[in-house]
Parts: sequence; C-alpha cells; structure tokens
Amino acid sequence: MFKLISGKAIAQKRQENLRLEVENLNANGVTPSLRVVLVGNSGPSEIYVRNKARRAKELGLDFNLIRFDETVSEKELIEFIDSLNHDKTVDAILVQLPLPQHINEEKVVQTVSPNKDVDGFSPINFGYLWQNNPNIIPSTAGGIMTLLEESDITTTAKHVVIVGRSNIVGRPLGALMLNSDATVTMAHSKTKDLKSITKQADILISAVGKAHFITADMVKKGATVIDVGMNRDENDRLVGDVDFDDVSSVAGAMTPVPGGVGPMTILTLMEQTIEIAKKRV
Ligand SMILES: Nc1nc(=O)c2c([nH]1)NC[C@@H]1CN(c3ccc(C(=O)N[C@@H](CCC(=O)O)C(=O)O)cc3)C=[N+]21
Repeated sequence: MFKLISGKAIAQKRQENLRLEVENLNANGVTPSLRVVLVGNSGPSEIYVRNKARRAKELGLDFNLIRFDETVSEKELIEFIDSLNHDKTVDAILVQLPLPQHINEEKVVQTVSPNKDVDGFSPINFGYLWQNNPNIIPSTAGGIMTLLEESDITTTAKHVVIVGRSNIVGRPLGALMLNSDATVTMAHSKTKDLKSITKQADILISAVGKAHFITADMVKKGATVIDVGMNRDENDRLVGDVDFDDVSSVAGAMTPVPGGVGPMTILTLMEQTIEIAKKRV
C-alpha cells in the first residue's frame, strides 16, 4: 500500500491551531513579528519569500521583508541585522540564504541574536540541538519531523539515511533524528556505493538538489521517502530529488514536490516565530 504524504494538508491543518495561538497573544497585547532580510533578487528566493509573507499575513503576524541590493557591503548588512537584534518590536529574524559571494555567510549568521534566530542557524542554537537540548531548530528539519509525526511514522530504532550534509537541512536533521532515537546514516557526495546504503533505509531523506537523483533501485520496498529537493527539470517545472513515478512503485510512503516539505518548512517558521513571541507575555 502506497501513501502520499501531503505536507500541504498537514500544514493547513496545523495552521488553524496557530491562528488561535496568535489570537491569544493578541489578547495579551502581543503581535508576533518576523523580519526577513533578502539580499539581491534570485528567482527561487523570491518564491520562497513570497510564500512566507502570505502565510504570515494569513496568521496576522507583523511581517516585514527588508530588501538589500546585491552590492550591499557586509558591514552594512551586519549593522542592519544588529539593529534588528536591538529592536524590541522584533521577535524573529531570518536572513534568506544563499548570500552573494562577497558576503561571509558564517559571519552574518553569527550576527543574528540566538534569541531571535528563527532559522536555528546560529552556533548557539546548533549546539543546543546537538546536545539534545533544542531551543530554536532549523525549519526544514523541524518540518520533516512534524510531517512524520502527523503521518504516524515513528523514528525509534528506525534506520534513517539522510543524503546531503548541508547546514540548513542535512546536519540539523541528523541531530533531530538522533535525538528521536533513530539510527542515523549521513551520506554525501564522497560516500562510496551510495545505493547499498540508501537501500537499507527505513526512512530515506534526500536533500541533494539534483532532479531524478533518487531512483527505485536505491529504495527498499515499503520505505518512507522524504524529498527535500527544489529543482527545475528540463521543462522548467519544480521537481524534487526523487524520481517520483519510478520510486512510488517501491516506496511505502512519499512526499511530493511541490506540496511536501516546502509548506512544512514555512509552517515551522511560523510556529517558531509564535513560540519566541510567547516569551513576551
Ligand atoms: N535562511 C533561510 N531559511 C530558509 O528556510 C530557507 C533559506 N534560507 N533559503 C532557501 C531554503 C528553501 N526554502 C523553502 C521554503 C519554502 C518552499 C515552498 O514554499 N515550496 C512550495 C512551492 C514552491 C513553488 O511554488 O515554487 C512547495 O514545495 O510546495 C520551498 C523552499 C527555505 N529556505
């Protein structure tokens, strides 16, 4: 039996509860506020940011997008982030990645106050996560955990194989899976005989960024397959890393792209913005 896991439907369901939480906060004189900083104008970032803005408005959050030209200096950007750190009306800060070449991403990420770091990318929050004492966690990884939970797919003692070791997805997801008692294998571009490893996965997660990367011969029968990829195919359509038609013939459950991990990322971002704002009550 094959199950399609709709991140879109799960996100919609949970957003209802979030609305109530925002109303509660409003009654206490608090409107959760999120600031998204976008440098330059790359195509994909525009779409992601637009989706974030739409969800934030639906929930009645105080949302602001601050744009910088791609020629902005590192110093100017850092000074601006620091002004948000000190702004008492701002709960949560997100700096959309990637940043242009001339800006040191690490330095920028370290500038965001750990208390407002809604992405969970700051070294402090990353450290808490790896110590199994999470504070704010990266949204995509957190969204995947919620998606599994809501689909009654448990992680305890499961073999979870994560392909991709980025700071924004693979690594934090590795920590979350370990924290939730999975046996975790982290595979990447230097991994030898990838197929023999992915075939062992009870839960296979691909965060690679290549269309058609995961094929049916790499998947164990009945496995859960989570597709984090956001790629354009030959026809400029949005596709994940997983060859959907091929893999759906062996997988037990699978997320689509679009409508899978993407909407859960945004939901988690909203959930965490609201969590931070609750500390003001
Ligand atoms: N600081 C930072 N934080 C991020 O969370 C972050 C980032 N930088 N940089 C880029 C990635 C990517 N990301 C997505 C968010 C929403 C969708 C999304 O809404 N996807 C929809 C549809 C997208 C479309 O219509 O093209 C879906 O999958 O159904 C996708 C990808 C957040 N990221």
